[in-house]
Amino acid sequence: MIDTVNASDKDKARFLRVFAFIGSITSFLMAITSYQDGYHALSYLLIIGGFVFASPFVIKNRDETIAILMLYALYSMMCFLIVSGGSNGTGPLWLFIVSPVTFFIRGLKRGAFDLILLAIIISVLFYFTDQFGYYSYPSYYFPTRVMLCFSILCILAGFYEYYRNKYSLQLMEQLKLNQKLARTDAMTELANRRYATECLQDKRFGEGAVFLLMDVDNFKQINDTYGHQVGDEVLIFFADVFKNVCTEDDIISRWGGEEFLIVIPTGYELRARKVAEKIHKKLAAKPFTSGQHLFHVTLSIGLYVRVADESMDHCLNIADKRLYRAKSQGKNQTVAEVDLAKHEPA
Ligand SMILES: Nc1nc2c(ncn2[C@@H]2O[C@H](COP(=O)(O)OP(=O)(O)OP(=O)(O)O)[C@@H](O)[C@H]2O)c(=O)[nH]1
Repeated sequence: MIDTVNASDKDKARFLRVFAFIGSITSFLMAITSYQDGYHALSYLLIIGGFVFASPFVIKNRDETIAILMLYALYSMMCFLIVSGGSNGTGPLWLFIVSPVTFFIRGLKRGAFDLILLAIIISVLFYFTDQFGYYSYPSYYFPTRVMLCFSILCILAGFYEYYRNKYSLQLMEQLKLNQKLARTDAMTELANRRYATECLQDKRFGEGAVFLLMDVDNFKQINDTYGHQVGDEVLIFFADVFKNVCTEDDIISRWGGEEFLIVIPTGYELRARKVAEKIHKKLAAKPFTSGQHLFHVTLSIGLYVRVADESMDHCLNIADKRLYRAKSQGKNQTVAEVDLAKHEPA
């Protein structure tokens, strides 16, 4: 059946492209300015980084791998910026973009692990840069403050990711529940009429799909004799019988009141006829029970096989006429044949 809930992968792919676009443009622009400022090694690294960031626009369907590749390219650039100081000592400032990107790509746990590892590496690099004079920061205050701000930002981004995760999961659950409630008949837990109609738009239910329109026999009498509560239980009993004889591919729905509709996809006409037979047989073999009540229930079925691109209304109309004939011919039976006297289409 159709699922409209899971869109998070699409959102991630969109974010990846935005990140790739900004990353590649920024890297190429910075490469030009670095080259002009005489930082040749930095500019070459930025060009390589720019190409890595641009990769999602060239390589398709490998978003997960590319995202990780881009993240580690970003980390490598950060390490180089720390050691070299970047342009006029501003390189370490780029560290502040790392934590939100990391959590978005890697999630909370793996993101936290990556960031701790990166923080250790960066601290060591700051220390060695200073010791071996690769780049001389104005004072040790600068690296210390950068690391402090970086750590605080990582913690805040971690909290943000934690709550974002928690509430988006709750939202998804709620959305799924709402979707289920909107699609399901609360009593029988079958698809409701609206959802069944929606599913029927699927091309699997085109030419050759089989409509089984069913109506419980003498239901008013059941209600009058045993009460509405037992009547409801009888409807649930029917729903269980249908679930038992159908497959996941079929639409089983409560069409309204004591009427049900099963639609079997194209290519399974023989199985559809057997399904109708099985329903009658099961009902004959297994009585309905509730408390001390025990009695047999039956239903009548109008069966119609969809021809070419006939409208759904047309198919239901003919199935309904056949159901009516099943009722008038004595109930507890399936009518699947053309009524020649009424010039009904085949
Ligand atoms: N308990 C219960 N009864 C319902 C529900 N929906 C419809 N009904 C009852 O179903 C009965 C249908 O009665 P009729 O249309 O006369 O049909 P019938 O008695 O089954 O007669 P035939 O169709 O000719 O076999 C009515 O009494 C409705 O009140 C429901 O959700 N629960």
